[in-house]
Amino acid sequence: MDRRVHITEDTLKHLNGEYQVEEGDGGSRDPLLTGRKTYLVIDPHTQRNISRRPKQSNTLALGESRQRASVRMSQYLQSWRTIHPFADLSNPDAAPSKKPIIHTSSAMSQSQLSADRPPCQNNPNCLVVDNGVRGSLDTIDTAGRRLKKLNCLTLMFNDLSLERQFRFSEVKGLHQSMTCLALIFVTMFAVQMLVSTNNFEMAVSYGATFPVMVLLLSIAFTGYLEKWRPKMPVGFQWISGLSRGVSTRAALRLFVVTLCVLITLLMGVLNLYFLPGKNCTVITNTTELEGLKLYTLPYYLYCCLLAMLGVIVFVRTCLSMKALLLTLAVVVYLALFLHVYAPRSRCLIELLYNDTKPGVLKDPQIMSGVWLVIFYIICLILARQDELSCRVDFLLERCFHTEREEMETMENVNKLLLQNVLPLHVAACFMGKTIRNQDLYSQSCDSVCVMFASVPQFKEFYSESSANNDGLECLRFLNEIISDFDEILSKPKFCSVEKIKTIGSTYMAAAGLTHSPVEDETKKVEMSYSHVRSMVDFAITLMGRLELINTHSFNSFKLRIGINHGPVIAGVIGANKPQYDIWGNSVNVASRMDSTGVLDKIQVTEETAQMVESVGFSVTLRGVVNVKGKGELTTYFVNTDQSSPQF
Ligand SMILES: Nc1ncnc2c1ncn2[C@@H]1O[C@H](COP(=O)(O)OP(=O)(O)OP(=O)(O)O)[C@@H](O)[C@H]1O
Repeated sequence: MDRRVHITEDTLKHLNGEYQVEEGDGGSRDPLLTGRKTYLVIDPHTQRNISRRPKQSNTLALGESRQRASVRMSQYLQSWRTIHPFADLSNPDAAPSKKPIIHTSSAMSQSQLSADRPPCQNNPNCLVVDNGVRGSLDTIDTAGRRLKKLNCLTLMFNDLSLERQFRFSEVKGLHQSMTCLALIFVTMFAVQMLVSTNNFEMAVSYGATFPVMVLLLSIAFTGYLEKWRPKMPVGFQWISGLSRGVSTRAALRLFVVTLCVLITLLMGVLNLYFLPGKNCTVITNTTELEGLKLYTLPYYLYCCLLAMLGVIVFVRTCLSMKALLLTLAVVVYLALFLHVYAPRSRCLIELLYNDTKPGVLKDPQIMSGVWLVIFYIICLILARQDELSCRVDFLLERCFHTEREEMETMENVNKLLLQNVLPLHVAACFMGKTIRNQDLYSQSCDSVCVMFASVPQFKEFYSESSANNDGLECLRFLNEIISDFDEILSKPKFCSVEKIKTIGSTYMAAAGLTHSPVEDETKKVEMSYSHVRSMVDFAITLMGRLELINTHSFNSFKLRIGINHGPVIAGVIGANKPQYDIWGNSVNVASRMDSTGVLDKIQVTEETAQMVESVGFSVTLRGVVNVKGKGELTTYFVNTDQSSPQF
């Protein structure tokens, strides 16, 4: 009945007296309901004035909780604004911000969250964390948890395979570190050149080390300038290969870095060796002492400090190696400044302060030791911090990489699912970036051939008994038939045929939905003929396949098929459960061709029959059929005892 909910006695029992009902008298309206008690539910909204029933308090409590839930739900829905099918898929970037999710089970602990975000007890939006942010927080959290598994002394991952991956992962930006080192090297050279008097020794030492440094620098830079590799002279291309090896092979990289650093550390102090004044303590003549140029001594210390900086400019170089090099450097430097060159320092003090004691802060010998130790400690701390941040970066990169891979897999799965539910061209439309979320998909097609193929005997075949597992076996058989029909669709010759749906045991398909509109009229006509041909061919194949199923299952099912062609509107309806469908008079008539058809025959309208004949099939006049809503129509049967015509 209009605006009333009609229920059976069984349904009433499940309502637990929640609703008031009145006699339905279904038997008087539908013979199938004769002898069955039915009820009509009384709309509770029109019953406001009706006195409440005795179970008042209980019902009220239930009602209140129900109302609270519904209010919550409507608020939630309001926050969704309009729901559009596949909005997430068609516009993945926009989806997370539009469709908030309530953050319930984040791996992030509450304390961590509150530390990262402002307090927000009164702000309802605070409960909502969009997908993108949550993904990032989870990733950071995962990386953070892994970071806790580092050895606090060596900063190595406890997980050996992870450590190996870190060691062997590609290092980018080696050229930057090399540039820093080259700058340090050049600065040391400039300082020593300005203060040194031993020009020959300097020329020899730097003359020997400069080419090595230039070579190593060019190796680091060639990798950076990889895109120019093809333009390089063939003779130089090996440098590019070596450069690639340096950034990808840990051992080679370590060798190159160690070589560079050792050269720099050595050059920081090498020319000090040529500084005269070994026996300066015995010299009493001030002019002679001044001639030794001992004031250059602190400049060598600065060079040493600079050289120590050179150790830490290299990113992603094993911390223990850096610590080893720094320790080696500081031990050698300390030995030199505090022991080997101690007499020269004393002479310098004598020269600068005569016989007076200069105090600790002005004592070049003591201060060189202090500077070296301070620099050593600072360099160690910086090296440690660099190592730590590199490892964090590595972990984050790994997590993001895994996340990206998972997202890509999910996207592909979604794509596949979508392509299973919707025709390929429609799915592509929903996944494309150009379509706006507000636009629901619809398409007018001028000439589509529609087919309804039903198995009328299935109604009698279907029964629910313990012998056939409450009807499950019947459904299994129907599923077999429909699956076989679906399989036929995958044949290339039926690429223009699209399954629309199954309605009970009726298979509905259409040809000509996939093609984009063509301007050329003759082409249009040609295409509609080819759609009719494909559809009839498909229908005949379905009949053949059912025959095959019959022989295997000892059944005698026959198809009753109706085909019609004409304009249709195709579209996707529904929001949460979208479905692709077609509508129009042509579809209605096709359905009628099936419902008024004859078993094992394909019934078509007069216009379709003409097209069917033109594409090579023969037809037989059936006669005039009274079609509900359309009046009397002349229909034809397609002769199916012929093989598919060849073109
Ligand atoms: N997209 C569709 N999917 C499935 N069936 C369809 C579709 N469009 C039309 N039909 C079927 O075509 C038949 C004819 O439709 P029409 O609108 O002419 O008549 P109707 O008055 O709705 O018919 P009925 O009384 O049989 O429901 C209907 O049985 C309807 O189920």
